[in-house]
Amino acid sequence: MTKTDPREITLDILLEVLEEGRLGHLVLNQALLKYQYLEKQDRSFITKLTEGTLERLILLDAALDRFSKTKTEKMKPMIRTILRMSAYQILFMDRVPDAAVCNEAVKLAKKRKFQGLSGFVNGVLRTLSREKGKLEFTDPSVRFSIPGWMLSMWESDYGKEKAEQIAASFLKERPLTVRFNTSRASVEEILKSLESQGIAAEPTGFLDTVYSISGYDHLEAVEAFYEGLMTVQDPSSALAAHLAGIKAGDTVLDICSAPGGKTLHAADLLKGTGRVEARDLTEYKISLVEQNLFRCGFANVETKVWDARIFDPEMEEKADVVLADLPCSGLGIIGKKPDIKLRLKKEDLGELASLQREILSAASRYVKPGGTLLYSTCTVDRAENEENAAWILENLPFHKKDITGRLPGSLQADCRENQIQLLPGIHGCDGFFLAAFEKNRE
Ligand SMILES: C[S@@+](CC[C@H](N)C(=O)[O-])C[C@H]1O[C@@H](n2cnc3c(N)ncnc32)[C@H](O)[C@@H]1O
Repeated sequence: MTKTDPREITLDILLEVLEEGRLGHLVLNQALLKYQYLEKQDRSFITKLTEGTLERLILLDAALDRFSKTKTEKMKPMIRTILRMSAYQILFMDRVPDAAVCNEAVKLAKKRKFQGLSGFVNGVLRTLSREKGKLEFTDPSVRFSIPGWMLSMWESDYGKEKAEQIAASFLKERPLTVRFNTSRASVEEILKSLESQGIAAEPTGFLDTVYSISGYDHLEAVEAFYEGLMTVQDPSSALAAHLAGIKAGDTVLDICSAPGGKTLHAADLLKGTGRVEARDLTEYKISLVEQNLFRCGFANVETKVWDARIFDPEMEEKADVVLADLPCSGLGIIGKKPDIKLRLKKEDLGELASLQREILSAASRYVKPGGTLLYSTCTVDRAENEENAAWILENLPFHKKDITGRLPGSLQADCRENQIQLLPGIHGCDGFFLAAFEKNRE
C-alpha cells in the first residue's frame, strides 16, 4: 500500500535508524526516492523531521523523561519513536500547532496497534506542550544533544569554549558546498550557468573553486551538476587533493575512494593527463564512484574493488601520490550525519586508529620515493589524527611535506608541524584533519 502521510513515513525511517541501527542518510535518501510522488513540502517536512529528531535526540529524551513515569529507554520502540518525533515538532518546529501534533501522534499510535497506549502518548505530549516554556537544561551534553564523552574529549583537547562551539555548530543549518571541475569549464562559466537557473553561489574563502550554493530545488535538476561541472564537497575535504600537490602526468592512487570526492578532484587537477586509480572495499561502494565519474565525464580514472588493509604488489612504488582518506569515527561530520553521535562509542576510537595504521602501512608501500602520502580523516580525535601522523613519522620511511604555503591564508596560522586539524564551528567547515608526507629517497 502506498503511504502518503509524511509523519508515518518519518516514523518508519526513524524506527529503522534508531531501533534497527541502519544509517540515517541512507534510509532517508531511499525513502525520498521511494516517495518521489509526494509534494515538495511533504518531502522537506520528512527531511527536517528525520534529521531534527536525530540531531536533538538526547535533548528530546531528557525532555520526555521529565514528564513521563516510564523513561524513554524503557518504552516500547514504537511509542518512544512516536514521542521523540512529536517532541521535536513541539519544541523545534512552528509549522504545526501543538494540539495537532498531539492528535497526529495519538492517531499514529492507534494505527500501529498501540490503542492501549494512545492515552499515555496524549498525556506526555500535552504536558510537554504546556510546560515547554519552563524547560531548561544545565547539562551541556543535553543542551547540545551530544554524548558527554565527546564533549569531555574536546574540552580536554581544545578547552570548554571551543568544545561547545564545535557541539553547537552541528545544530546549525549550513548551505550545500560544491567544487567546480575547472578542467571541464571555467569558474566564470559555471557561475553563469548557476545564475541562469536563479541559483546563488558564494565563495567559501577556502579554494577558489569551492562555493556554497542556495536557491535550488533538486540538485539533480541543476544543469552544472548533471553536466558534471561540479561535485558536492566540503571545503575542508577539497583541500586533500589540493595539498597533495598533484601535477600533470601523475599516477594517483586513492585507496579509500567512495563516493569519489577526492578521486574526482584528482582527475580534474590532472586535466586529462596521468591516471587515477580509485579503490574501495565493495562493489557497491565502487559503483558510487563510477556513477560520479560517469556524470563528470573523466576518462583518466580506473576503479578497483580492493581491501586497503591488504598490500597489492602490483602497485608497489608506482604512485606519485597516494590519497589515504581513511575510514574514521566521522566526528567532524556529525552536522551532516547526526546519527554518528548516537552510534559511536568511545571504545570505537582506538579500534579505528589501529585500522588506520594497518591501512597506512600497506598504503605507504605504493608511494614512489619522493612521492606523496596524503593522510586525511573527517574526524576530531587526536588518536586517529595527530597520534597517527606521529606514528607515520616514527614507523614509515617518510618525512613531513610542507603544506602551509598551499593552505588558504585564513588557515595558515592554525597549521602546526605541516598538519592541520580543522574544527567545525571554528574554521567554517566540517571537522577534518590533513597531513602530507614525502617518501624518503634513501
Ligand atoms: C572517508 S570515506 C572516503 C571518502 C572519499 N575519499 C571521498 O572523498 O569521497 C572512507 C571509505 O573507506 C572505505 N573503506 C573502509 N574500509 C576499507 C578497507 N578495508 N579497504 C578499502 N576501503 C575501505 C569505506 O567504504 C569508505 O568509502
